[in-house]
Amino acid sequence: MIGDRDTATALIAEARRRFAEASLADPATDARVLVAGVLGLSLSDVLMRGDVAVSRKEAEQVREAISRRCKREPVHRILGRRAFYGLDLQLSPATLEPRPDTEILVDSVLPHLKRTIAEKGSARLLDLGVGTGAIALALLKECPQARAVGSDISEEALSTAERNAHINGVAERFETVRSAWFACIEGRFDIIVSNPPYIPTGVVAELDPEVRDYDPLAALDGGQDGLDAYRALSAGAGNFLEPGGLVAVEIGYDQKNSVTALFEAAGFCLIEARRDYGGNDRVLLFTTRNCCAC
Ligand SMILES: C[S@@+](CC[C@H](N)C(=O)[O-])C[C@H]1O[C@@H](n2cnc3c(N)ncnc32)[C@H](O)[C@@H]1O
Repeated sequence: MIGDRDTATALIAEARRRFAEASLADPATDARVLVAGVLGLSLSDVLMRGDVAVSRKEAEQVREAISRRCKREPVHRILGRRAFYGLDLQLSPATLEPRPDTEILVDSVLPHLKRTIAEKGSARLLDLGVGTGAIALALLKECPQARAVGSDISEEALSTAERNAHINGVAERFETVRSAWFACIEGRFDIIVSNPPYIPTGVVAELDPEVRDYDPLAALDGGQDGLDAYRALSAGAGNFLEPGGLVAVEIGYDQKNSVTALFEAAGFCLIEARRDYGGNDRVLLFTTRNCCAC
């Protein structure tokens, strides 16, 4: 505090202390990101100008945000947005907060998308369970010759994805369709991507409160064994792929063998498997069997 005025640096110290008392896993990072976010400062602003006084109203807003985080609301839910693959994405109660691990799916698909564009001049992408639009919009941003359909069972998620497409300057190449997996999808695509719900129903209640209480259940619950969505995706994908097309899915840490078996039974073969930053299996890429060397 300067006199009776608060500063960003003092508020960060206060947040860090309260988060440590609340036994949060990473009090220092949460404090920096939350306070800077509420004050509209970058992290370098905080370093350079952290001792500048903030208004009473701003300090009140920061303290309200600190109290919400102490009740386990995630930092980016409180801020209402988060960065993903260089995009600025708004969140809504109907959308999963995109995870850094999902950027690995984008990284894995990108060379294939670029190759398709080099061969055909353009590419069509389908993102099933689009949520905020994270995967489809990141790929559209990287590849100006690509177009994408994003589908979801949730109308509210689709509105959020559309808003994010506008914010990130790719709206004219992005359309949405409300659909239970492939039920209302039309046409064929060069690449189908999906990060579907994959947590077994019985495990959802054991998740951290940040996930269980704030990510929508429809984005988490993958049915009794966590594999319901992969059954639908593997059964339907062949009818919506161009010859030689690609399916890329995010998976749970222990689902590589079971998801691969489902896709192989549907005529696909695994061409790539990627691990996440924690060393767990996280992304699988499949193509139709007659288009690869297995
Ligand atoms: C794990 S979230 C992924 C969101 C986003 N793609 C991402 O990676 O951040 C799964 C998404 O699938 C959607 N979903 C769940 N069941 C669905 C269904 N039967 N058909 C289509 N989408 C579904 C959820 O609403 C949610 O947006």
